[in-house]
Amino acid sequence: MDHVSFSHPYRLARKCKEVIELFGGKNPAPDDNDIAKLKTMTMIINETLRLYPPVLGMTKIASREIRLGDLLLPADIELVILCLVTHNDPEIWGENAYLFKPDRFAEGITKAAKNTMAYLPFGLDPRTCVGSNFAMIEVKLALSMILQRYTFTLSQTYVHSPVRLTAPPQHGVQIILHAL
Ligand code: HEM
Repeated sequence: MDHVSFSHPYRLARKCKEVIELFGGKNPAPDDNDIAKLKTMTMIINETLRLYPPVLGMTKIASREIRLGDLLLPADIELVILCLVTHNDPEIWGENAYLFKPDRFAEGITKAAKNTMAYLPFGLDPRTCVGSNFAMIEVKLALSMILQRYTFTLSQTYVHSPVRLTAPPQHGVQIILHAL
């Protein structure tokens, strides 16, 4: 299965090339403008958040009776919205829904799925994550700093087991760094 991004040298090479081309000599870190140019990395992070959303779902309470498609929801009903389910639905993402394919985000989040409301790693409504931009910049910055200095591969000891309440790898991620 095409599941774990860092086990794919091609993808890592593309990401690494993008980082080196954009800010090869910048030390210690790229700035805001540079970060905004990381298209391939953004696609890879989006796809990672689709298959492995750190927050698997959220609960909402209907503040009043409301019609939702064919459903009539009574006031005060509690809804559990599982993004793990909507993120993996082949009717929304296509037959390759279970595969790690960052290219599906090549034209942005709105073009990646048949239903744009189906992608919600940070939530969607007015209570959407206030830290989403911060989180995205943080991971791009950290990856950029690493990729300017190292390439890396997964260790043979890595066991792919992401299932827990907030979906971290159950046994950690053993990575081998190779200095550039
Ligand atoms: C990859 C990292 C992160 C993910 C996947 C994530 C995801 C989420 C999700 C799914 C929600 C619930 C949205 C809803 O109920 O509709 C949420 C809420 C929230 N997040 Fe994040 N989050 C991340 C990082 C952060 C960071 C870095 C911060 C702070 C700097 C942050 C602060 C918050 C706060 C304060 C809320 C509550 C917002 C509200 O109820 O109005 N999050 N986040």
